[in-house]
Amino acid sequence: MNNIEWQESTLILLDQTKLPTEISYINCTDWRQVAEAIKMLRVRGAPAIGVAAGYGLILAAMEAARLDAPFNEQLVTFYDFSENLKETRPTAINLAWAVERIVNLVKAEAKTSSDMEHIIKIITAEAELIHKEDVGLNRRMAEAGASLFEGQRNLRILTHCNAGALATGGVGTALGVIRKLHEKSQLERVYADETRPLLQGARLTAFELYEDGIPVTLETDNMAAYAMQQGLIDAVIVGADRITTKGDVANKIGTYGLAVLAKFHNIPFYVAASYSTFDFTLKNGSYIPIEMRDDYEVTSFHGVQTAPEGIDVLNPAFDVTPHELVTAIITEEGVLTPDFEESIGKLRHIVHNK
Ligand SMILES: CSC[C@H]1O[C@H](OP(=O)(O)O)[C@H](O)[C@@H]1O
Repeated sequence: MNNIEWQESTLILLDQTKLPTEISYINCTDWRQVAEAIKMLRVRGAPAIGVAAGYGLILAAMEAARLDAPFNEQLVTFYDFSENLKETRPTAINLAWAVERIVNLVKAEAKTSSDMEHIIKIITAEAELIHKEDVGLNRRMAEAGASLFEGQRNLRILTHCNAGALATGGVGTALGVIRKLHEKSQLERVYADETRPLLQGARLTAFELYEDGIPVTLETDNMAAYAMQQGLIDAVIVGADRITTKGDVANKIGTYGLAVLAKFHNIPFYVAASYSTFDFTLKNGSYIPIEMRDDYEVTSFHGVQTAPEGIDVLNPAFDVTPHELVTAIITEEGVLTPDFEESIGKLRHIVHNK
């Protein structure tokens, strides 16, 4: 099932808010539709929103090119549109990474070209490259992650939220590793946290794994401690939305609690993420912007009220797990282990010298 597809001048997105009961698509012909889809989590997952934003920039450039204005004014309009796209969700760095990667390319190209049609071609090629790249990053990450479990069988893995094909351009980050372990007959079962309030685990991860015939047990988030205490979990593998240079990890709300539980139960806690999820400019995770979302997401689900009208609500979409609670970070370049400043520094060197 394709979650993201670029077809001529239309971005086709699988509407993830309708899963698992309805498979429906949105045909985006305007960048504002892409911005709304990212904001409303119709397309979601750090890598996937970066990929979607890349294609959204093509639509933004097409609109700017239709303006009856000089090239430079068209460019300024495009840059404004790109800032709007970038601001839709603040925590996942992949969104800003993809937008800035393409905008910087446009700025460089605009030094020698004043042809918006040429600029649109450049943006299209880069957006398609970002998408294609993510497929390969996922594949390599899956191999690297599976190497952590060499010789182990009957593995029971707990995961949180959805870090699968629906969250990326490929097979997933955390779920990419899980799929590889299943492929190598090393996996017994996945325990998927439902992941309140938007239930990405129940609606998306359980859906992906069930569809793939991978044994999956759905649990509510408050059952993770019980599962660990009962000896049901061998390892935790989650995705990430932003990782700092010292290895602090922003991920879906509830991840930090899982990391504390894993530490207490002496269970390895792994994070799977590609280089595009690292914020090489930020050391301390306490500076990662945490997206605060609307109250109704906590007080209702699909329009059914589940809490008193007007109740005060706390709804951060992410939390930050300090690096001290992270056993290792699985990347396409291999598994990073502490000292993370050193190992992430090596990743940065590899990435910036490619
Ligand atoms: C491939 S990791 C994706 C990452 O993004 C998710 O957040 P959201 O569903 O709000 O986009 C979650 O934090 C996942 O771990």
